[in-house]
Amino acid sequence: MAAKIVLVGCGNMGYAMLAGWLSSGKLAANEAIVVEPTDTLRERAATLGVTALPDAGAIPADAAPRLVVFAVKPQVILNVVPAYARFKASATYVSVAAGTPISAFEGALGADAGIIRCMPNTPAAIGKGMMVVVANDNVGADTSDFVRDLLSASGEVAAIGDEGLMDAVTAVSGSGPAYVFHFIECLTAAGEKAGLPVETAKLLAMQTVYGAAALAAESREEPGTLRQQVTSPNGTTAAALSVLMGDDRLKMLMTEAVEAARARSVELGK
Ligand SMILES: NC(=O)C1=CN([C@@H]2O[C@H](COP(=O)(O)OP(=O)(O)OC[C@H]3O[C@@H](n4cnc5c(N)ncnc54)[C@H](O)[C@@H]3O)[C@@H](O)[C@H]2O)C=CC1
Ligand SMILES: O=C(O)[C@@H]1CCC=N1
Repeated sequence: MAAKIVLVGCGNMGYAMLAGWLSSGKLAANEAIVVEPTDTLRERAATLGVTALPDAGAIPADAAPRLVVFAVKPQVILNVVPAYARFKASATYVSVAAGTPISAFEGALGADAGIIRCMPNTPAAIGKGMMVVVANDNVGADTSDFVRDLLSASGEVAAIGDEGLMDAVTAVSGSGPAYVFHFIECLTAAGEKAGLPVETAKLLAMQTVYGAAALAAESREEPGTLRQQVTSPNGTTAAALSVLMGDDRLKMLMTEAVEAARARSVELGK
């Protein structure tokens, strides 16, 4: 059985990417093999029509995948990788693990293995992700183009030359959706406190974040200009922004949060 892709780990991130690839049509279900030891998650993957197996040993000998994509936790990834070394003749290896450097994969698979480190985020599930990639020198132009095209089904793709920046990337776009979801939770709670029914507060918070993000992405104006367009002199927005922006409060908080994530990514790579 020939497979284009073996996806190792189909939890939150693996499933989000797989769902995006399949729904875009860039990958057909019969071109993917998923390896996932957790029964419920393996069954969830199988509902997408892919072959879902419990371990690497169950992959047919003639699979010859073009890519092996690791979406398992950084804490276990280097124990998982060796079982896939047998695909080195056909495959380039892609890891989405936070922290784990390319050199660690070269150590496990050999210095001649093609390795791509990718930092995705969960909006990939609906084609709105941010995927940042960095590759070692063994990855040729054809494979880079193939991976870029596949990842483009999941959203924006950016390549960086300096792997050292991946910890910062992880802290901004990899973890970033969680910051925005928490912002929605906080805006909802604040709306409820201001007297709105919770469902109304949630709708208002969600649609506001959605609309503002879309406007920022589609407009030619800078986010700061768009902010000023909402802010009438001495109006309601100015009153709120004096709370958020006074003493650079939100900026300091975001800087602290991103630095905590970046430092943790560095730690996970050790
Ligand atoms: N969740 C997110 O938003 C993002 C996660 N990542 C990275 O993605 C990776 C996975 O994270 P999540 O999906 O959040 O974790 P998760 O825990 O939801 O998924 C990991 C999956 O790997 C499976 N697994 C464990 N051992 C395995 C093995 N030997 N073979 C195959 N599968 C195995 C687990 O059963 C689990 O379903 C991590 O390395 C993380 O750093 C990167 C960007 C964003
Ligand atoms: O929290 C984590 O460690 C992973 C990496 C980026 C998003 N989730």
